[in-house]
Amino acid sequence: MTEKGLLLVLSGPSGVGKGTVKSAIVENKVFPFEYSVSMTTRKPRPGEVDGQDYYFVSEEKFGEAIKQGELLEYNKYVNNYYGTPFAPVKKMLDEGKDVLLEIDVNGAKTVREKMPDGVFIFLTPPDLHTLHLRLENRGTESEDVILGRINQARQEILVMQDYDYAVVNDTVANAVDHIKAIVDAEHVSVKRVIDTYRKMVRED
Ligand SMILES: Nc1ncnc2c1ncn2[C@@H]1O[C@H](COP(=O)(O)OP(=O)(O)OP(=O)(O)O)[C@@H](O)[C@H]1O
Ligand SMILES: Nc1nc2c(ncn2[C@@H]2O[C@H](COP(=O)(O)O)[C@@H](O)[C@H]2O)c(=O)[nH]1
Repeated sequence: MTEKGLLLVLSGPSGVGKGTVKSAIVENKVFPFEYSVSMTTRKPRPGEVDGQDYYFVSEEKFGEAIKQGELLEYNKYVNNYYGTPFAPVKKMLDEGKDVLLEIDVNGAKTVREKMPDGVFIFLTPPDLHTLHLRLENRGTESEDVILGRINQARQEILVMQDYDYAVVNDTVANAVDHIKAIVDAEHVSVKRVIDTYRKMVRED
């Protein structure tokens, strides 16, 4: 029997650096994982690729996916819908692959309810001023949208207590090191390996 993969949920305010940290893990081959590509009604930013960064869909198509029960979770974030297609996540976990979801805190709350065995990591900025600067420097949102995201961040930081781990993204290298340590530890956590040992004892 293949041991199931770990479901890694990386969440935190917009602009904290979730995408940057994820890319650093991939580029430096820090540990292997499959990325769950979300569906969104947001328009692609320059350079974003459909099917790789997101599945970019109309509101109608998104509504259809909700109706058909295809999404593990979804949320309206500021002005757009975002959701996690469930079938690919389940398939990859069943194949023993670790799967990373990069989603907002409301989505993470739903995943926590549905898949409590996941590993929930909250990526936090050193402070809100730094978060604001990061969003401004990224240059992908208008000042209005940035202010909406900062307001949302104030609420989001308050739900950190629902997570297993908090990682400060002061430098990307530090955040990556901490996430690697968490993943390594979770791979040998008793709650994860206990079934293998129970089976060993039964078959002895
Ligand atoms: N540790 C860091 N130090 C300085 N800048 C950073 C750091 N991490 C990320 N950034 C920068 O902050 C900006 C936001 O990062 P990123 O797009 O990865 O955030 P995000 O959490 O994925 O955002 P969203 O949730 O909106 O997709 C980017 O311009 C990125 O280069
Ligand atoms: N609940 C979900 N949130 C998601 C998903 N995919 C991304 N996100 C989060 O939305 C905001 C905005 O993202 P952006 O790409 O427009 O900057 C950010 O916090 C993402 O983490 C999802 O499938 N479900």
